This record gives sequence, C-alpha cells and structure tokens, in this order.
Amino acid sequence: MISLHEVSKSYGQQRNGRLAAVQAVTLKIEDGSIHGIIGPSGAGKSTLLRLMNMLESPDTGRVVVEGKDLTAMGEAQLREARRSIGMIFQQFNLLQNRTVSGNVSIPLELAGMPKKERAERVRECLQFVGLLDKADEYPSALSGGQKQRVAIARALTNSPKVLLCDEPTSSLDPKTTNDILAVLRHVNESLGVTIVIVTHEMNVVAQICKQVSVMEDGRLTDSFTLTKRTPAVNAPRPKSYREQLLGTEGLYDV
Ligand SMILES: Nc1ncnc2c1ncn2[C@@H]1O[C@H](COP(=O)(O)OP(=O)(O)OP(=O)(O)O)[C@@H](O)[C@H]1O
Repeated sequence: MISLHEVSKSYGQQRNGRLAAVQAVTLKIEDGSIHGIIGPSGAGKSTLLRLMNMLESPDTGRVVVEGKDLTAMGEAQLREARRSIGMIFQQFNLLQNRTVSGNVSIPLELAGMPKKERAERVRECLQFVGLLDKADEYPSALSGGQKQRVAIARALTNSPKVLLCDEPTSSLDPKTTNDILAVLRHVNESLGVTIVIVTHEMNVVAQICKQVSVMEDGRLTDSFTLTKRTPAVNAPRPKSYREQLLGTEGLYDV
C-alpha cells in the first residue's frame, strides 16, 4: 500500500511567492492495483508521483510505502527503501554510452551485487520484457518502444513492489503504446507489482487502470474505480475526466 497523508509541496523562494504544486493530498493506493493519476498540465501530477519515492520531499505530510514511513527516514535508509520502488519516465532516461545490458545493470551495481549474479539477473529482466536479443546494442539503435522496455527491465532488477510511471507512453505511437501497456499489465499480473501511472492520455487510463485519481491545481478533486458495464443509450456529452472515462462509449462505470 502507498499511503499519502496530507502531503504538500511548494516550489520557489518565500519572497517571490511560493507555488503550491501539491496541496494537502491524502491518497491510498492498494497493493496490486494499477492506479491512474490524470489532470490538466501543471496540476501537480508528476510532483505527486515523485513524492511517492521521495524524489521530492514534502514540506508537510507523511509518505508511507509498504508500511515504511519514508518521511521519517535518513538518507541511507531512504536509499534502501527506494530499491522496492521502481520508476520509468516519458524520455526513458537511458545512458547513451552504455549497452542495453549495461543500462539494466546499473541498479544492481549500485546495490553491490557480484558480477556473475548481476549478469544472470540482467538476462532474466531482459527476457521478461522480450529484449534479450538486444542485450549488446546501444540505446541509439533502439525504437522508442524498445527503449521503454529497457527502462522497465532496469526498474525491475531489484524486484520492486511498486512501479511509478511518469507519462510512460506519451512519446510513443498508438501501436507501441499498446505494446508497452501489455508489458505493464504483465508486470502487474505476473509479478504482483503495484503500478501508478501519471498520464494525460485517456485511452491509456481506460485500457489499463482500475482506480483513477484526478488532480487539479495541486489538489485531488476526484477518485473513482473503473469496471466494465453495458453501453448506455443517449449518453450526454462527456465533460469532466470522470465523465470522459465513465461515459465515453458507455464502456465503464463505478
Ligand atoms: N522543480 C521545480 N521547480 C519549480 N517549480 C516546479 C518544479 N517542478 C514542478 N514545478 C511546478 O509545479 C507545478 C506542478 O508541476 P507538475 O510537473 O507536477 O505538473 P503536471 O500535472 O505533472 O504537469 P504536466 O502534465 O504538464 O507534466 C507546475 O506549475 C510546475 O511548473
């Protein structure tokens, strides 16, 4: 479970007026779920995600992941706790001067794993994302979808309980988006990893998320669950995020 309690984060200097990016957000994300965070640009979605692994530390409030209060930890403890929280990004964040294997190996090197074990674990993770045949390539030789698979493999090396995804498909075409969503579903279903996805793509949320939280102006303004339902007749024109996801084509309902 990821539990945020009254978490706030602002940026900027006091004398120039601080910008409240996240304001008093309380949110629980259940183990094993795929949870979407949506909302307009600048709403604070990425900041909220980065608070979940303390890439941003909150000004106030508590962040508890897997029963551990990250906000009460020192640097060394936090580094250790972060191993059970993987993260992927829109721009993949691969090191261009390292091969695919070299990139996937990074978290294991940082964790001090011996070379032979490391090579075996890298193989396992590349096999899981279907990229074993690209192990010796450099990122520049890969497509966007393949780069994101490498990033997912890298995020899985330390067997995380949670995978945080910041706009994971926003640089990809629709077909590749579907491929990556299938990989993420596989991560969730076969490894039991809890997934949190920040996205502005409604089709991504509709395809993969069970729970949805809406952020606007730094605040959580709505939360709901998606499940299949029969089509509605003469549904009114969708307006809110909730209506877009629950009302479009009558596919989903609470
Ligand atoms: N490191 C930072 N320093 C200063 N301001 C920041 C920083 N990170 C984010 N902000 C500001 O905080 C607000 C929320 O940003 P955030 O990136 O979390 O929003 P978002 O909903 O993810 O937006 P987008 O969908 O455009 O990525 C924005 O006004 C942004 O400019």
